[in-house]
Amino acid sequence: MSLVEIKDLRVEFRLDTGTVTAVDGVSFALDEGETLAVVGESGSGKTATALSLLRLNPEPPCAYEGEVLLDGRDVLRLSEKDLRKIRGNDVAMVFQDPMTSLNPVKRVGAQVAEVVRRHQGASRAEAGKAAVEALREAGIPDPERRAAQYPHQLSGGLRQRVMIAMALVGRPRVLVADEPTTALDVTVQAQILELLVDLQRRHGMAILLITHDLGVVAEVADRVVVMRSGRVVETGDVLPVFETPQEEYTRELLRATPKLERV
Ligand SMILES: Nc1ncnc2c1ncn2[C@@H]1O[C@H](COP(=O)(O)OP(=O)(O)OP(=O)(O)O)[C@@H](O)[C@H]1O
Repeated sequence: MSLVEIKDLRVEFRLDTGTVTAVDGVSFALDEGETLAVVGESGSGKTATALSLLRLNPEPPCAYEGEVLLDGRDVLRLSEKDLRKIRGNDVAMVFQDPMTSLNPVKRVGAQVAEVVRRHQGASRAEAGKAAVEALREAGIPDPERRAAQYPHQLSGGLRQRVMIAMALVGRPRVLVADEPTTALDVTVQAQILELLVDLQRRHGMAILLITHDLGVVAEVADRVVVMRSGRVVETGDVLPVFETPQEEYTRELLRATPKLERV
C-alpha cells in the first residue's frame, strides 16, 4: 500500500456564477520517501489537488468526490478532529509566499516555538531552544540571532527556510511543497531545493512538489504527474517522461522550458 493514494478525485467550486471543476478524476499514488512532482500550466488543478491532501480547499464553495487515502484512511471523510491530528503530524505544507503565512508582528523564533509547543507540549524555554535548533536544521546561519528577528528583517530565502523549519517540527511523513521556490531568485531557489533534498535524505519523508518549473522537476523529483484542465495527462518516472514524452501536451511543456540540465 502506498503512503498516499488519490483515487478518482474531483474537486468542484460551486460559485454563484456556476460550477468550476478544478480537479476532474485524478488518480495517483505517493510512496514513502519519494519525491513526486505535479506539473502543468496555471489553472490545471495542481494546487486544488495538493490542498485535498489535508482537505484545505475552502468548503463550501468546494465539494469533493473520490478518495484521498493516507495509510488507507480517507482524508475526505475524516472528522475535523481527526483531520487536525493529521495536519502537521502526518502531512505538512509549505507554500510559495512565506510572507503571507508568517505573522509580521511576531519574532520568527516565537512563531516556530509555538508550533513546537503545539506538537510536543514543551515548556516555553524548551520550545524556544527547540525552535532555534529547528532553524539551524533548516540551514539558517546564526539561528539564535535570527530567531529574535521579525519576518521583514529576513530575506525571502530565509523566510522560506523558517516555513520549512515549522513544517518539519512535527516530523511529517509527507511534505507538500506548493511552488516553494517560485518567488525566489535563481541562486536561492537552488539552495532551497538542496535543503529539501537534504532533509528528505535525513528524515525519509515523501515530498509532493507542485511546480510549473520542469527544470526543478528534473533536479529533484523521482516521478512526475502532468496535469491539464484538472486531469492527469501523463505520469511516470521523470527521466523517461522527459526523454520520450508520450503526449503532445507534455512535449509542449518541455519545449517551453529553455534548458533542462541532467536530462
Ligand atoms: N477558491 C476557489 N474558488 C473558485 N475557483 C477556484 C478556487 N480555487 C481554485 N479555483 C479554480 O480551480 C481551477 C484550478 O486551480 P488551481 O489553483 O488548482 O490550479 P493550479 O494548477 O494550481 O494553477 P497555478 O499554477 O496558477 O496555481 C482554476 O480554474 C481556478 O480558477
